Amino acid sequence: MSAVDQTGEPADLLLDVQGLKAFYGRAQILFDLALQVRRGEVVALMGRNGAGKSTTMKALMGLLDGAGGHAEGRIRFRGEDISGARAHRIARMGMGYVPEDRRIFSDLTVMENLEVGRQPPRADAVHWTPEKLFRLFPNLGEMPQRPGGQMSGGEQQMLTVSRTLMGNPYLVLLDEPSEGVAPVIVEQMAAMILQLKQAGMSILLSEQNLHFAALVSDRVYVLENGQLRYQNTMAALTADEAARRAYLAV
Ligand SMILES: Nc1ncnc2c1ncn2[C@@H]1O[C@H](COP(=O)(O)OP(=O)(O)OP(=O)(O)O)[C@@H](O)[C@H]1O
Repeated sequence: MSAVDQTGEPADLLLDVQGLKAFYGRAQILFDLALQVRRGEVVALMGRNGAGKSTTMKALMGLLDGAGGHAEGRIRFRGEDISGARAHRIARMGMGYVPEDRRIFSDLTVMENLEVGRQPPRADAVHWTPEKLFRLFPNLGEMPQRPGGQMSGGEQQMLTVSRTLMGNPYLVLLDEPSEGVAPVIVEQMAAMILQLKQAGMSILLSEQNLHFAALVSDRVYVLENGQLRYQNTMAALTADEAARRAYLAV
């Protein structure tokens, strides 16, 4: 039996989502999703274009209201109910989010972009500094004064991840980290995620790239048309050709 905390939930349960629905206007996009992330886990949310991966992440982060949508259902983060909470409160509670579109500040330098993300250290969370991040991303360490707008797509992706880590999050939501970056950077991103996991970070990532997701993830949820179709360990999915064909067409 795992330990139980004061809320009656297993102490290692970081994120617990039950009955999550999401809507844009009157169109329902997500249907009763249930998913969990435990401390120290890397969990992949997979599915084709339009399956609802980004919408799930926005719903978790409290960002749907600002995007013309809304969410229903129960979301607990570190034992606290955050359903309906606003994004800034969720971020302050230690949920980090790296959106698909890599919003770095192009006029600010690498160092200045990192400073924008800085939050105070938190008990029980890894404490990140620019020096630690430059060890994780040596490329960035070579260009601390470079304006964000003069970096490659892969470098910008690393900077966005680093800026989020400067908030010392308990959990990082990474939306399609491998999308649109060169294969060599994809491998670097995978190595980076494995290092984050080793450092004790917990990560929920959305992915279409099974090769990438399989390199880094412990468990996987697969969405299709906003519904959860499959969940298992990543090892089980990669070993199960019928499931891969049925749910991912690979
Ligand atoms: N702002 C919006 N307004 C209306 N519909 C939207 C909006 N954003 C997304 N959708 C729709 O919601 C559905 C899920 O989109 P979502 O972006 O979550 O999928 P995804 O799995 O992340 O796909 P992708 O990999 O293409 O980002 C799609 O049908 C999409 O057209």
